[in-house]
Amino acid sequence: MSKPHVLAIPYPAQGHVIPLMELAQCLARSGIKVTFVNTEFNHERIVKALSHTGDINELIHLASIPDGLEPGEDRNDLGKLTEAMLKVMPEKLEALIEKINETESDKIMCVITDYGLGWALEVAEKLGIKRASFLPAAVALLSLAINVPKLVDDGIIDSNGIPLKHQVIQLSPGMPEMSTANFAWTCIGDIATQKIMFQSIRLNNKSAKLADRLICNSSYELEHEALTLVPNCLPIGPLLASNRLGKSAGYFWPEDSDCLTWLDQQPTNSVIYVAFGSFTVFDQVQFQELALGLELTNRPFLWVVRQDMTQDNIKAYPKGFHERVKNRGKMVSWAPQQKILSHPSVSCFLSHCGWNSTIEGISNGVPFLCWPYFADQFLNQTYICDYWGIGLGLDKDNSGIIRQEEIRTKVELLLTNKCYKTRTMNLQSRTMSSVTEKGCSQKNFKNFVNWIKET
Ligand SMILES: O=c1ccn([C@@H]2O[C@H](COP(=O)(O)OP(=O)(O)O[C@H]3O[C@H](CO)[C@@H](O)[C@H](O)[C@H]3O)[C@@H](O)[C@H]2O)c(=O)[nH]1
Repeated sequence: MSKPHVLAIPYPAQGHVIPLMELAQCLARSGIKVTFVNTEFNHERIVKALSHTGDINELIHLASIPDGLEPGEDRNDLGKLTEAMLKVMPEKLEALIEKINETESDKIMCVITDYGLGWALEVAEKLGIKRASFLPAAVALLSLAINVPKLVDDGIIDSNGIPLKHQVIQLSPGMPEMSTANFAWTCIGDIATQKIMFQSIRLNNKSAKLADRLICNSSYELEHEALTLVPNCLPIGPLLASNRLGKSAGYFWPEDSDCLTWLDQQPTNSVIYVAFGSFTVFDQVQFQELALGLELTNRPFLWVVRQDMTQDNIKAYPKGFHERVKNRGKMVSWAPQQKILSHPSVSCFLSHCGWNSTIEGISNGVPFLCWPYFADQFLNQTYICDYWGIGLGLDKDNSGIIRQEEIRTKVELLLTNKCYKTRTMNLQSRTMSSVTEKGCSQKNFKNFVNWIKET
């Protein structure tokens, strides 16, 4: 008998592709064949980056469809990308599934889609295929999104998602506080983009009703309250390559693995790991201030400076910086982050608080310095600093810049006050218990696999 065949489709962003690819690898290990559909643009990048690390898995087939944008158009303009995708991708996905399903024995029997691509659930429903939605972000974010109609009714936001006044809300007494100024959709781009993203959230909430299963990359240990508010959302996380002793895949950039050798040479618990995910962009003043701040800490640091991380892609390091830090600072363009965070030399994580970085840090017991950039990252910072107490935020000065002295002060505070490390390690051990044989996430995953295999 042929293996069950599912199609998985991520939102075309790095922080969405990696965890869905991790899920695909777990499914493949459970004997399920996966056709993994990226946009053509990302497919090319992933295949190029993969040529450095080898194949993924014989049960994972990489496919692609266009995203509706022309070559050279700005794919970091999320409003534009979201609109283009909605116009073009549903039809292309339908055609791809129909083509695969022309075969007698290898038909797609389940579609797993990113929560942010609700239209893929509509395509699957139209074709009579069972369907699951995958949330790669915090469940707290989902519970906020689901509460949008109530937020409008209560006069907290208008029908375009714009907050009517500045205030702090709590969705239930045990939930983290949320500032209206930091709602995910109010922290993305200009007003036009914010409106598009907000409407997209409403559309996705509607399509989510078509999902037979809703799974997420979280755990009861991390988000008990939020999961109580969304009881149909089943956590299967943290999804990490180390859980299955395998390699992660789906990277847009080739990784620089030399930095692991460099880490081997650093003292235990000494290195500040600095990485801001795949979207964050710095202006020159902030970029320089960060460099000087790292220098000022007088500690070893490993800093991921993506090719496209500064405006105009010009990285103007402070004069003499490389020379002064050459014995204790390393800059790389893309790092094997999961491996780095598990390295004993790493002491703390200066992070933009993307959800993947958040759970990767926790899973390795690494405390945080939080430097959120956009979207859900402010909410994740609240979890880290105020809810779990495993990190500190960095404050901006009056001109909106995080200064070098602030970086030094917070690094010192985080590393000398041992309670941050202790709390992170406690949360680590609780969180990792969920993916042990008897853990809740593991049970949910097994049930999910059984559900896929049911005909
Ligand atoms: O040098 C690097 C830097 C990052 N990563 C990996 O890239 C992923 C980054 O994901 P995340 O930390 O979530 O950041 P973003 O790429 O910014 O992710 C987007 O998607 C997330 C999930 O929805 C959101 O929480 C973020 O706000 C959004 O920006 C993680 O798995 C990292 O391990 C590397 O492997 N090497």
